[in-house]
Amino acid sequence: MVPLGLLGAGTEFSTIGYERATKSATQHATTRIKGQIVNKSRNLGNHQPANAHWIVQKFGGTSLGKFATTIAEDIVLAGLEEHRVAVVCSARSTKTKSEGTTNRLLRAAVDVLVADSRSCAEYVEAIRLDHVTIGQETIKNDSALERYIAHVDRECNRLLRMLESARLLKAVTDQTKDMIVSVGEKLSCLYMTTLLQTKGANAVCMDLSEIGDFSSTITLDTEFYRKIAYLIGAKINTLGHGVVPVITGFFGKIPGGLLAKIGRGYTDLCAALTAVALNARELQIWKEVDGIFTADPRKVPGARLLSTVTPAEAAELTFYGSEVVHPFTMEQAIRANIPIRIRNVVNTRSPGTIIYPNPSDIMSVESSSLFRSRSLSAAPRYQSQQPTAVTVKPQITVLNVHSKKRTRAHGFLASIFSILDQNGLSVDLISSSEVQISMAIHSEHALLALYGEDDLRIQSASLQRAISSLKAWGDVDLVPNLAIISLVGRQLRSMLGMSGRFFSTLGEHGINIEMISQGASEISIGCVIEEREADRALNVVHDHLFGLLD
Ligand SMILES: Nc1ncnc2c1ncn2[C@@H]1O[C@H](COP(=O)(O)OP(=O)(O)O)[C@@H](O)[C@H]1O
Ligand SMILES: N[C@@H](CC(=O)OP(=O)(O)O)C(=O)O
Repeated sequence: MVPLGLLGAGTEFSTIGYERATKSATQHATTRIKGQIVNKSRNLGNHQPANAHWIVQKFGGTSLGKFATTIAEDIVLAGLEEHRVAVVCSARSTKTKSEGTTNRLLRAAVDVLVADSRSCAEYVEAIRLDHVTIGQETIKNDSALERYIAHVDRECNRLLRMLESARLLKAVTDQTKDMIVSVGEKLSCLYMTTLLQTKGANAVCMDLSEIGDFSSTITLDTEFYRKIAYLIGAKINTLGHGVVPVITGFFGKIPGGLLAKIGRGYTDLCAALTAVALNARELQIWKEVDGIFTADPRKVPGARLLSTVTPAEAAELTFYGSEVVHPFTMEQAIRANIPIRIRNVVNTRSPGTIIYPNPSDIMSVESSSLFRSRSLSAAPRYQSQQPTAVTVKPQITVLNVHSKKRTRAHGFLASIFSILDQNGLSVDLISSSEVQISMAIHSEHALLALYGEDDLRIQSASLQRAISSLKAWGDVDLVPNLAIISLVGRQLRSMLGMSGRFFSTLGEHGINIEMISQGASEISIGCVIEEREADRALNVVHDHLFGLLD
């Protein structure tokens, strides 16, 4: 039996597999699924001119979980009418990301060391069932479905063996965790490839989990990313004309591990590297919102869609809570001058938001000058007198260290940061005085989301270790259940009085400011407030600083 274009499905992604696959997919489209959604009037890529431009379409886990058929028909097949299309998939989520395949895989990777192997097997079975069920519901071709299910079973058995080995070795390294997580994107791509094939596209599944050997690489610098993009391009170039690569958003093996070094949301970065590799006309990141809004549209009913934002604004928004695009994505696209467009899978007619490449965003980071002008007259003046967006990052804990000495001992700050670094804690906002330092830490990694007797979150081992080391430098206390609210906008620097209005709006509405940090970023102002006030704060700031000036 010939595999349906599942390039190397199972374990090897060989050229032979691809050639057979391509032939099979074409046969399939023309003979087996007559009368199905193979729209004869559609150009599914085979008749495109050789110089047709590429577009890269990236789909997140929840979109694939809920709207796979729409994605296949209305987005990928529609895209093929004018362009060559490369599809990049994240792991499927059923309803929310927390119920998604990646989270299940991560829970299995943790449980393998603490629980009996049964609970891991249950996670794997839930993942298997989810992929089999969606296949049974949407793949309307019996033999394609049969082969797809066989592939899913094989991948899940391999996953079980990986988990079993980790249990025996009593160790889950960053690389092991990566191998476990990579299964999510493989399954997702196997499914999308089969679905696209049954709808007439000549789709081929492409696994990037072992795209290169980077054992000699130390830093993830420009050269490293250039190499990955080159390898992705070389792999896609082996495909024939009219073939649609369906690419795993997981790519490896990254030194230090993809999850550890890039973090969740790595699929956006993979899509950007694919766009660079193909010199794509556009990188499309498909979501379940029309694009980037002035505030989270699910929390602020009056939020407005932004037609464009700069890469620096998009990165800042993502870092401070509006998870629109992984922050590393922008740099790759800017370097290759590729626009990123955020679009909506459930409203394909919306033009979305474009993040135009703006080389000055890279240049300002790489500038050799030590001095930046802070004067208003030297700063560019923008017509608009309102920020671009307001965003909230929940699950923040403030860690205060009060120095024991009246004056700071030499090396005080260096020691504090090295202790945090040793314990894998990073700081989102910081404020300091002569004898005290306050640091806002994102609790997702720092604290377990469990509640103790006093309704305080129980500290995780890494935070506990950090606190006991910090005690050598002073008295330490923690303030949990906080959030960071930030204004973002490239114009902020030239808006006289904007910080005053931001803080006074919060104060006038009875929202207490726990900590202020300003000045480090040119394009954002942020402060820490109580988490339970976060949604109200978002709305009052939006009403007062965005609404009135329209
Ligand atoms: N300023 C913003 N503009 C657009 N979406 C935002 C903003 N801030 C937060 N969000 C949230 O980001 C999410 C992005 O869309 P979604 O498709 O859910 O993401 P993903 O692809 O990661 O699953 C939405 O849930 C939306 O509510
Ligand atoms: N599946 C991975 C990678 C990813 O990029 O996800 P998403 O595109 O759904 O944000 C994760 O959940 O982190």
